Amino acid sequence: MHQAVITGTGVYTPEHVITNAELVEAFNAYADLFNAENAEAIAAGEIEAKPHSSVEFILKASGIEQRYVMDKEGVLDPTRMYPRLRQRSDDEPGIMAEIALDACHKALKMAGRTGGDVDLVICAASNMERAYPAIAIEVQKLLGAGGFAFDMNVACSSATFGIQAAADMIRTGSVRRALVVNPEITSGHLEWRDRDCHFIFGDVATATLIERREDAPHGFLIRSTRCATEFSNNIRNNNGFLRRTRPDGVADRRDMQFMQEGRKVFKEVLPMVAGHIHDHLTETGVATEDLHRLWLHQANKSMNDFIGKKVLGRDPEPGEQPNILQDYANTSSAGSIIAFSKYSDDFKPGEIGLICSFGAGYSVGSVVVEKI
Ligand SMILES: CC(C)(COP(=O)(O)OP(=O)(O)OC[C@H]1O[C@@H](n2cnc3c(N)ncnc32)[C@H](O)[C@@H]1OP(=O)(O)O)[C@@H](O)C(=O)NCCC(=O)NCCSC(=O)CC(=O)O
Repeated sequence: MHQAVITGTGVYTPEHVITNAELVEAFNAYADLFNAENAEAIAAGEIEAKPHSSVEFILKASGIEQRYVMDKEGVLDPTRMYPRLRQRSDDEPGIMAEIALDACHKALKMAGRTGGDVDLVICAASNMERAYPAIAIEVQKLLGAGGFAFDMNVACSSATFGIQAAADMIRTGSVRRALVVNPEITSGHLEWRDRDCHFIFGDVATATLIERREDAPHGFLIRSTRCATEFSNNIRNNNGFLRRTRPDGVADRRDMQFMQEGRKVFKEVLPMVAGHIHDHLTETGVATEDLHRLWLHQANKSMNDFIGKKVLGRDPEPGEQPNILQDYANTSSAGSIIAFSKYSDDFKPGEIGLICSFGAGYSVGSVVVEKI
C-alpha cells in the first residue's frame, strides 16, 4: 500500500470584485424597479413589495465583505441580475476548463511537476456547465495529462470527497499522480434577485495535486479521510435536463437556482459536522491538542466560530481556524481548499491539520493531514 501526499495547491481568483455596498446598491435598484412595475398589484395586496437589502445585515449574518465573480456588470445590472459570459464555440476551451487549468498549473508549479506527470484528473464541483463530455476530460487534454479523468458532484463537499477518491486510488497503486480541481462558477446558479441569499456566493477555482509518498519528499501526508452524507432538501437546486419536461420548469428561473432554508441548515449541519470531526480525529488517533489548524468550509463566520470552539473545546487562537469567506464569500467546494492553500506555508514537519467541508446533500468530508 502506498501513502498519498498533497504536494501542491493552486487558486484561480477572478479579476472582478463586488463589495457588499455595490451588491446592495444593485439589489435595491432592482427592488425599486420591481416595486414600481408592480405598484398596482402591490397596492391591491396581490403581491408583496420587495424590501431593501442591507450591508449591515450581510456582514452580521455571514461575515462576508466582498466576493469575486467572472462577470460583474451583468450581476449588478438591475434589469438583469445574473452574469453575462462570452459565447464560446464547441472547439474552444469551456469556461470551467479554463479556470480549472489556471488553478492546476499553479498546483503543478508548486510541486515542480508538469501536466504530463499526471494520470488522474477529477473535476469535483457543485455545478457542471454541461453533462458531457466531462469537464475533467477536457482539463486532462488541455494539461497534456495521461490516464483518465471524470467529473463528480457532492456540492460543497466535492473537494474533500474528490481528495478521498484520488488518495484511495494512489494508495492502492491504480494511479501515480492526481489533480483534484474545483472550478466553481457559483454566480451562474445564485439567485441575485433574492435578498435572503444574494450575498452568499462567489466564483473561484482551486486545485490540489496528490502524489505517492515515494515521489514526494515534502508536502502534506494524507493521514486519513472520512466522508458522510445524509439526505436533506434544505439546500436544493432543481435545474437539470428534465427541467423543460416539467409544467413549471421553464416559466420561473427561481426553481432552478440555489435555494436554501438557511436557519435549518445552520441548526442541522453544525452538530453533524462537529460530531463527524470528533469521530474522525478519534479514529485516526489524533488528540485535539495535537491539531494545529482547521481549514473549514467557508459558508458563514458564526458557523465556523461555533465548529472551531466545539472541536477544540475552547475559542480558537488567531490562526488556528483561518477564514477566507470575508474576501471570497462562499465558494462552495473550493472554500476549505482556498483556506488550506493560503494558510499552510508555516507548517513544520509533524504538525497536523484538518480540512473539512460540509453542505448540500447534506454532505461532510474531512481530511487529516500531517506536514512531512
Ligand atoms: C443564510 C444566513 C446567512 C441567514 O442568516 P440568518 O439565519 O441570521 O437570517 P434570516 O434568514 O433568519 O433572516 C433574519 C431577518 O433578516 C431579514 N433579511 C434576510 N436577508 C436580508 C438582507 N439581505 N438584508 C436585510 N435583511 C435581510 C430576513 O427577512 C429576516 O427578517 P425577519 O426577522 O423580519 O423575518 C444563515 O442562516 C446561514 O448562513 N445559514 C447557513 C447556511 C449555509 O451554510 N448554507 C450552506 C450553503 S450551501 C453551500 O455551502 C454550498 C453547497 O452545499 O453546495
